[in-house]
Amino acid sequence: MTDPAMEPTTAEMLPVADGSRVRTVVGALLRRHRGRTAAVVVLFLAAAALGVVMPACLGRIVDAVASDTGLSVVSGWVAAAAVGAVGAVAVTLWATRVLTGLVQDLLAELREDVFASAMRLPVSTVDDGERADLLSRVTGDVDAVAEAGGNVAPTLLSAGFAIGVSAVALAAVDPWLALAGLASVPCYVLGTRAFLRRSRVVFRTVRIREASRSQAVLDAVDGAETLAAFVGTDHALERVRERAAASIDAQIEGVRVANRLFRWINSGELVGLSAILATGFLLNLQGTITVGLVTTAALLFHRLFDPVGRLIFGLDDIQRATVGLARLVGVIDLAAASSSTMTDSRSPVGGAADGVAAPPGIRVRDLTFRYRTTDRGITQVTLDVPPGTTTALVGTSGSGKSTLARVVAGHHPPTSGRVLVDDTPYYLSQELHHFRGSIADNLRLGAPDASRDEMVSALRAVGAEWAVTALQDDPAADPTDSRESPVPLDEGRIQQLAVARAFLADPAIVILDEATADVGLHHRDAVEAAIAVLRTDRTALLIAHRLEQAATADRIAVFADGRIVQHGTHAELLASPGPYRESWLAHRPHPTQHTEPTREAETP
Ligand SMILES: Nc1ncnc2c1ncn2[C@@H]1O[C@H](COP(=O)(O)OP(=O)(O)OP(=O)(O)O)[C@@H](O)[C@H]1O
Repeated sequence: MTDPAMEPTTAEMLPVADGSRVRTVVGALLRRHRGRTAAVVVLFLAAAALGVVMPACLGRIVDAVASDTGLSVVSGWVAAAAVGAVGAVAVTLWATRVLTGLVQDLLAELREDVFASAMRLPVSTVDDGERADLLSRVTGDVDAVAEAGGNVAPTLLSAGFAIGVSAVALAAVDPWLALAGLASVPCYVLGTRAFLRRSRVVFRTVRIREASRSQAVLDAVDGAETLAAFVGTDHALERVRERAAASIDAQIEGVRVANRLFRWINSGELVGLSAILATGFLLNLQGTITVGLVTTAALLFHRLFDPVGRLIFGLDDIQRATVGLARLVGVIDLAAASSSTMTDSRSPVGGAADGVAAPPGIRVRDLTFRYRTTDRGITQVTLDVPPGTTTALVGTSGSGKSTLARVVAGHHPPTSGRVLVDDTPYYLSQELHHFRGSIADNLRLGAPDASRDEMVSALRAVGAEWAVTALQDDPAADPTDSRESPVPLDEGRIQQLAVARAFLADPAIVILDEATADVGLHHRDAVEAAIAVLRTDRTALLIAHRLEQAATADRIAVFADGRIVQHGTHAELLASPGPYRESWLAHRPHPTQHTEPTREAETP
């Protein structure tokens, strides 16, 4: 039944941690909760120990009855068996409760670590194919580990302890009987191996085909009217029939795989129990063991049936969780490695970088960066942006402006060379994004503690008076309220809010990556004015959308083919021959002509 199209395809691109590293991380997580981890171990051990009280008492009862001991002795053993059974249930429930709480906390910490690491990964580490891998890790793998940890761990841990304690108790009753029980092991091993070989693929196929059948049903129901009007419903029904049949096939195969395992397990139980009874019979004939003890041994062995089955069925989940964990730890380690590389290459100005105290602002030295996928980027860029000034980057599309901005912002670690900054740059990208929630929510992303007055002055500063009115009418300036913005937001307003957000964050360095590119002519002036306010008295790199905007900067760097080919003030560049002057003159507006939409970014 294997359908190659449905087999899992894993293009492993990001690193996967090895077993010992995963154990170290899990060990470190557990050490953070030493007390509870110890409590879980003690409680499960106690539950397993209480679990053997009943078989022990039943053996005593058999011996007491066989030797005609009085009723009071038998009643005593019955009472002890009952206490053991009730105690085992109560302590197991208690242990499971403590373990569930512990596992939930561990998972929450792991999830936070993984998300934080994924957010810290430099963009360059995650190219297109890898991005899908990263996404599947922070969703699918986290879910797999959570599922296994939350649901399966308590079952498996109790099964593990029950097996261990029962096996020890069996050996304590009589080592020969314990050895006889081992006759079941080959059946368990062979069955488990056969099961694991097939279970992953089969159960995954079951899930995929069930999802596909549900989708076909939903499509047919949702689109019933359209289907009836245009193509008739036969085709859709045929599709539902086909997918249902495929899903049933997969489920039947799943049941077969499980049944095969049951056959092996049952065979193991039969072989082991028969071996124990036969050995017990012989030992009893020799007079070395009582019937009661053989009964106890048989019951102890019988106690293993359920936990062994649970353990084998849970192995698939454990395997998935282990693989998931290895992939998650891979992301955490990659982020740690990347941030140490970044610290090496992007040092704060004033640090011991070249052994010389550097002035504040932005200093870029011999900076080369290559994208791994295209081998394109920027080459040997050197640039100084003195504090409190703006340098505009201009150049044709693909000349390297955004790449320089992203490396300075810390999104890409340099391939070689250095970026020296005296504060973490605030990166305002050209991508327009309005987050769900009120205007207050959107503004507080950059400054979570901002008061209403601070938000109002940031909005006023960037000329977003419309938002001030909305904010004052909006009780959502209260941080607990996250209703949608009460005013309609167009591209210009969204970008104005983004600039106000930057303003509230009050960074010393701003990087403005074509912040007006997508807002359209209608809103451009408002956004450009907001940006002009934002960069006042700040150190700014401005990827200029138009030469008129670039001309307002203190200095201008002209990019071509990944290099800076001209650098100077607007006046200096106009005075010297070169691409900037050519472009400016080529787009010089005719005296009678309105200035828009000239000198677009394809400059110079
Ligand atoms: N994510 C990426 N992966 C691979 N190559 C890239 C990537 N981004 C840009 N490049 C390449 O790097 C070079 C510089 O591109 P960059 O985006 O920095 O230019 P730009 O001047 O900002 O262009 P634009 O104005 O169109 O944004 C180009 O050759 C481009 O094809």
